[in-house]
Amino acid sequence: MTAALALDGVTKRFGDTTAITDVSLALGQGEFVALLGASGCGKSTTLRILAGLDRPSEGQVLMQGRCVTRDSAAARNIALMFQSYALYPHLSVYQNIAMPLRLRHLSVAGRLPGAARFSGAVRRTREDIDAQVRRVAAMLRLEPLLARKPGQLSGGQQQRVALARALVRKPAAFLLDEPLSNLDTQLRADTRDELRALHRDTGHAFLIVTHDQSDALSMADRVAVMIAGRIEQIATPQQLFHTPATRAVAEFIGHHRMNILPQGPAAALHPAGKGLDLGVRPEDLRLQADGPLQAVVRSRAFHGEETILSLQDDRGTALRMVLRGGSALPLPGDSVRLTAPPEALHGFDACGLRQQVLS
Ligand SMILES: Nc1ncnc2c1ncn2[C@@H]1O[C@H](COP(=O)(O)OP(=O)(O)OP(=O)(O)O)[C@@H](O)[C@H]1O
Repeated sequence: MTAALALDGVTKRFGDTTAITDVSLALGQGEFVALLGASGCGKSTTLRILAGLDRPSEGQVLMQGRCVTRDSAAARNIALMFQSYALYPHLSVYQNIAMPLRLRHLSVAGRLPGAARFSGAVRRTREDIDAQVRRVAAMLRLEPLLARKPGQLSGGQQQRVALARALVRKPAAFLLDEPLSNLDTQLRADTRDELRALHRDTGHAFLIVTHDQSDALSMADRVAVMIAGRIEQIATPQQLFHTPATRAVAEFIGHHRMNILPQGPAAALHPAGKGLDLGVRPEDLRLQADGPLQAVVRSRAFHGEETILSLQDDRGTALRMVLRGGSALPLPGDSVRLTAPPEALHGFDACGLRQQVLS
């Protein structure tokens, strides 16, 4: 199927700085993709090139298979929602949502008060705009707020207005830059659900940019992990977590950073560790009296439903493990033995590429 929007081998340089290198990324029709990476890795640059706000130094931008690399942002009909909502403070919610349609479909004269009295065409256009504003407002539960100014809204409500304003144009694709970053925990969870529902209801292709892996993994059909200007892996959230393609992705994805035992010493855990670095998630390590790995507890931190142990194995490698349940937890200074099921081990070669660990 032809992608709604795609980058093909895109590199972007700003003087001596290469912001992104050879990025290829396809957003399928109706697909929800997250671009995930740490601050400064090149996410916003990628988004700006997709939207047409910046030109690539090399490579192409494609919409429905057609090259739009040189087309302006306006010609692409892509909705872009930035981190700061940038609503017009002096206009009502209704006027904010209507603005993109008024700018596109009404002439300067047609936008003047009273113009509809003199022209049937202007009246019909305004009625059409009104219907579209009300449709989107209903979808985002903004109807009771249409007369308010942005200053009279909560952060979450302002964000819904910004979403409505982006959606009303019926865009070919919908790009959101850190859409949840200004929201508190509860509102963030609600807005994630709302964005998923919105995606389902509109059927648009969505791309969100985020540094928050929970946002990416919980919402997107596929996640593109970007590290230092390159896309390391594009996969479903489950694949990224269970079969990371590189050591860098393995260490990036997951609530607790994956432990990596260097090859050689890793053989204590599994014979494959003779030739591979072995990764094991802190939640997959187990205490076992005759476990193959010996370690000393350095510190212990209680986090409610889980306790995190910081340990050091007998070769000096720092390890972390997550224990759930409160029974007989080891204390700092205790010597413990650890194990991990073979299926929970991730093998990486010297280049950091995933290799199979056979049990
Ligand atoms: N206009 C510019 N001129 C020079 N360097 C730039 C410019 N825009 C971005 N960069 C550099 O390119 C790299 C990627 O920046 P970008 O803003 O795309 O990262 P990001 O992942 O979106 O970061 P953040 O999450 O902090 O917004 C950074 O090193 C940045 O300093």
